[in-house]
Amino acid sequence: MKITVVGTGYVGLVTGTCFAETGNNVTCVDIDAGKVAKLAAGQITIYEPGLEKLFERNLKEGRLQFTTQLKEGVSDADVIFLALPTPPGEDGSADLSYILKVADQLGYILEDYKVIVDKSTVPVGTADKVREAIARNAKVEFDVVSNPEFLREGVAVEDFMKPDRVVIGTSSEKARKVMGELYAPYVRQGNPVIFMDEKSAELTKYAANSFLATKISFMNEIAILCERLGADVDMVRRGIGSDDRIGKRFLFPGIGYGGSCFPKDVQALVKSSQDADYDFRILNAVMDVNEQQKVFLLPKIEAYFDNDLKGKHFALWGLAFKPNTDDIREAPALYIIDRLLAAGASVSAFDPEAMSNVKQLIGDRIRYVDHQYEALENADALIIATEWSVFRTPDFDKIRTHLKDQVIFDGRNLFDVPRMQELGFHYESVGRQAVTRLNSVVK
Ligand SMILES: NC(=O)c1ccc[n+]([C@@H]2O[C@H](COP(=O)([O-])OP(=O)(O)OC[C@H]3O[C@@H](n4cnc5c(N)ncnc54)[C@H](O)[C@@H]3O)[C@@H](O)[C@H]2O)c1
Ligand SMILES: O=c1ccn([C@@H]2O[C@H](COP(=O)(O)OP(=O)(O)O[C@H]3O[C@H](CO)[C@@H](O)[C@H](O)[C@H]3O)[C@@H](O)[C@H]2O)c(=O)[nH]1
Repeated sequence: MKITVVGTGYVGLVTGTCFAETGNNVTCVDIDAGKVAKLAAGQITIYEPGLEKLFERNLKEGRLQFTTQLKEGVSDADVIFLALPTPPGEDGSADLSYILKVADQLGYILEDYKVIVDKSTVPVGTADKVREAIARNAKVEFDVVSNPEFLREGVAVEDFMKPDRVVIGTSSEKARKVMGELYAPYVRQGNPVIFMDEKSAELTKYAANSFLATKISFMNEIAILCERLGADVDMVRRGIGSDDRIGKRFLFPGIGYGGSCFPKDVQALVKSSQDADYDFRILNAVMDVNEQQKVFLLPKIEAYFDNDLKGKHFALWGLAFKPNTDDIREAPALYIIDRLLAAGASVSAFDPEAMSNVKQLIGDRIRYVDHQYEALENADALIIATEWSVFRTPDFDKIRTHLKDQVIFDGRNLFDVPRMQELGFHYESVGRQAVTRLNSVVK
């Protein structure tokens, strides 16, 4: 099939590359001329494990093209995917201006029947708005379909190639047939294409992200309770997760959910609810808990240093909002940095992929180092904000020799508490009992 993907950011690039991988002819359109030039020259613009190989192969074999010209890009397409940004507007609702602008342009451009697909995360009713915007100027027949994307950054290729499910919202038989054929190669046995109406498909995406965010905030509150009552959240997590009705995944407490999706999508669903005259109480609590959780380690750090962080120096491992990505949107590490700097402390940070993005955002307010152990030099404590696998099995002797004081605040529960006790670290994590250094003065 001939496919056009409009918007070649995270979702657009993964979508385009994966559709090319199953033999489709894909044209990616983006208004960012610099990005298009890089991609056309074979330079990938995002860090996503496994994507580069597919991207290079499909580019070389001529199944992937890039352009800044919408008209040229869509002319012979059967299906046009809109993978455009939907950032939060001032009131928290999803900003649809990128999508509606392109929809308006499509109305002038279309010369024959096309299926136009909302791939972006958009509020209920957007397919109707896109249809209206195109129809204002269109002289040909077209269909608008809602096909939300569920990929996770870091495992995006796997999520796209072997999706748990594909959701397709359409009331058109013709579009349904086209979309069913397109996705046939991706759907594993038992992992279905679920056809529904457009509005249900749009709401499915927000409901999925909001439900997962709810699981995380719930576990973060259980973790708080564990600390207060003397229980261990790792045990509680295993205890409840082995019940199939609850499930093992997305039960890991930590320093809050971040990234480009959960924060904005939970907020947008709350706003949609308000617009529908409904107060979505659970989601308001989910957001409140997450705000508090992003800086969960701060009171522990302050208490350890007698509420005086002035002149203290911290090593920070992890800047990305989660491992295997260079994405720092809504990364908890950024909130921790802000609070430490505001209290007069300084920070040396290491992240395997996200340092240049942080540098672009906050410049030299912190020091960036080339190796995880270099960050520890002269540091009063180590803070862990992202669970990159290189941080999971560190050389504890090196930590001991480089750190000024043997203190670790772990926002991702990477280490075994009894082991840290044996090693003599002052170790604090999330929802487990703190280990106070054996020979330390009780503070
Ligand atoms: N990032 C994710 O993991 C993820 C996963 C699922 C769904 N989503 C949703 O998908 C959508 C896109 O997210 P993203 O992370 O890929 O965004 P992004 O910001 O990475 O990419 C958007 C791209 O659109 C381009 N663009 C903007 N206006 C354009 C125009 N008029 N014509 C052509 N290109 C234009 C931008 O230059 C950019 O390259 C959002 O609605 C998001 O919520 C994101
Ligand atoms: O048990 C868990 C699982 C995740 N997280 C945090 O939750 C956030 C989101 O993680 P994840 O879902 O893995 O990353 P995203 O790439 O943002 O993917 C989410 O958002 C995408 C965009 O909408 C959807 O497509 C995906 O299905 C959905 O998982 C991160 O900050 C994680 O650290 C936890 O704190 N505990």
